[in-house]
Amino acid sequence: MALTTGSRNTYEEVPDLAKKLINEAPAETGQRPKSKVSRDTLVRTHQRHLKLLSEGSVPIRSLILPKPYPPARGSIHTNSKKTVHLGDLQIDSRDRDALLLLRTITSPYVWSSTVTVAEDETGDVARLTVCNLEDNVVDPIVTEGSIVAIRQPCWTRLVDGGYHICVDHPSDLVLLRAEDDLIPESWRDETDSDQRNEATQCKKDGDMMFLKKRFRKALELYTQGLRLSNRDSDPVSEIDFYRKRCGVNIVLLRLDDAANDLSKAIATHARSTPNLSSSELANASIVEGWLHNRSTEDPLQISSKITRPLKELAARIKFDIGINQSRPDYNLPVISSRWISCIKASLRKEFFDLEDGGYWDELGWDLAEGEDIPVDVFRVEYIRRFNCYSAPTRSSDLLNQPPNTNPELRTGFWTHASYMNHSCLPNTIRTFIGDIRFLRAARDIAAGEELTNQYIAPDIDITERQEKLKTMWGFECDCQLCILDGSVNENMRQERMKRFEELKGMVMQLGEKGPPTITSLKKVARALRELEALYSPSMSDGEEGEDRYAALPRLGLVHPTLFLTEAWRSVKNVDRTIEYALKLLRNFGIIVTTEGKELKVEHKAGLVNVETVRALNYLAEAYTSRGEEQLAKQCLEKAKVWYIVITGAEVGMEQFFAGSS
Ligand SMILES: C[S@@+](CC[C@H](N)C(=O)[O-])C[C@H]1O[C@@H](n2cnc3c(N)ncnc32)[C@H](O)[C@@H]1O
Repeated sequence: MALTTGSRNTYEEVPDLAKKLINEAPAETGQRPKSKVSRDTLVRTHQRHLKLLSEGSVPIRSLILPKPYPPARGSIHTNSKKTVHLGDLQIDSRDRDALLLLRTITSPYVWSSTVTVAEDETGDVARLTVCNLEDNVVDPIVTEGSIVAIRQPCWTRLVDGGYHICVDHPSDLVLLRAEDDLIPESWRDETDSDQRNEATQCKKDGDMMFLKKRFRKALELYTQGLRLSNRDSDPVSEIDFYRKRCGVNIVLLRLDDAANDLSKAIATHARSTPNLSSSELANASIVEGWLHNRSTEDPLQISSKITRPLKELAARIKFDIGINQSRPDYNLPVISSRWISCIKASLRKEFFDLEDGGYWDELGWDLAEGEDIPVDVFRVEYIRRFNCYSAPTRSSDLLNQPPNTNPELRTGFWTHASYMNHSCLPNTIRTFIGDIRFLRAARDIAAGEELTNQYIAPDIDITERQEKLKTMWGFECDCQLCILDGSVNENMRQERMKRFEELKGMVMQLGEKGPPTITSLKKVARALRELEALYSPSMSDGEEGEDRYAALPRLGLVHPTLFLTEAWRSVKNVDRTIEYALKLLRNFGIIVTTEGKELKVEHKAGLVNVETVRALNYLAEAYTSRGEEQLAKQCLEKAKVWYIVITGAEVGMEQFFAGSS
């Protein structure tokens, strides 16, 4: 029942290689690196990598992912109490209070992370790797000559030898501005000489950078210009810089920063305009609050009282914030018109409330009143692993292609749905149309019953099934089926798997030989009966005569039954097709019987899926050719209901069932 090879289910990607490497690492924690690489060698190697990258090769040595640790908290100016140098650092040993100041001496290359070479104040050098920075080559954040403050620094090992300073949490790296008090005296002169002293020059250079799509550099120049305009008390220039910076922040999808800049531009404009200076527009936080609320009303009369460029930016920000809302309005053109990669503050809480496998409880801290939730990359990764869903673009694609193949999968978060627990026998089914997720009842659900979902299709073998759930989500399933499969004695479990594998081999061999012969089908049917016997009441450790699988799926029987149903259908044996389609449904835990012209479907804990819809469709077809129209009609009606359950909508239903009615 697992996905066929070729389609990637990101739910099944377990990033445990890193764990393995950590465990294999020599016990060096707390020591200093034994060897030191010279400045020349480091720079030369870096330049060679830059050249190789520009030629399209990938020369980069791989990182070893570290043991998870949370980001440093608070401001570097108040919380980082100890300035350290490269020579003070140890391997894999982090001091929360330590701060390392480095100046980069090369341009970076940006691959899966940003890599550069940097020196400390004493002239010691190191390879510096910054992960998760959303950096890019055209507009790098850490350019040559940047001065950065690194929190909780330490040496970490590279896969093929050597050490580097690796920053995992972007917030553990702070790009220092030229005037920052933390910058050492010896670096200050050079930094100051690089200063532009005219706001107009900053504007010109910033605009130039903007045109070259070097947005971060433009941001830096506009910030510098803003400082100069503040110093010169020039409100017109100030408004201009806030407006320009707001524009760049929109491009960089930093909507909160954009809203902050625009509210300051509007407030500065209002304060310097006589009839607005005492209005609410002169209060930046009121304007900012209005930009963030999702109402289209305009109580501040922005549309009539401020200049056109500011008005347009306001409309743009309100629109962008509006479509990034937590409660979707299913406005597809709007949703698809833009892709927002940032986690907006209001969504952040919702995101970080999700299950993280106990990571934050173990390593995090209680947030102080008003303290922002830190973006901890390890926690984000745990949340991704425990809450992400792999989804086909449209669930109906599952039915629109040959049986037993799967469409390409993509991955996403649906935060509310993430609160659902798994059951191998779920009472709901999730389906997708694009990024809209539907949840439909797979059977009658009693009031108060917990809604469950199937995270992955259950493996036939209970041991493998539980192992997968344990490794990927950290729990053991205790659904009815897992309890039953798990209670069967070990010899029987192994015997079932052995027979299943033999049968599978037989079926695969047959498949390779072209259309099956009746003799070969009878042989498979015989082998299936033997496997079926292993699920009989006497073999399932039930009370005397009790059929413990009566209303439950018998997963080991599903594949061969499906094969025989389709094979009998292909040789146009109507009676056998009916027999095996009914068996297939039964092996999914759905008991379908007939009483005269009446079709009875008993379904308490069975699995509704693509194959059960197909089985009903085959039944309808077979009953039609036997002239049993009433039964065919009832099969088709049920199949149509389940079609909607497993695809989310009626779209494509008519085509799918065309020819069966
Ligand atoms: C997507 S979350 C589900 C919601 C989660 N229970 C919560 O309260 O936020 C996945 C996590 O829920 C827990 N979980 C899901 N299904 C479970 C089940 N059948 N039995 C026990 N724990 C389960 C596991 O800890 C798993 O990693």
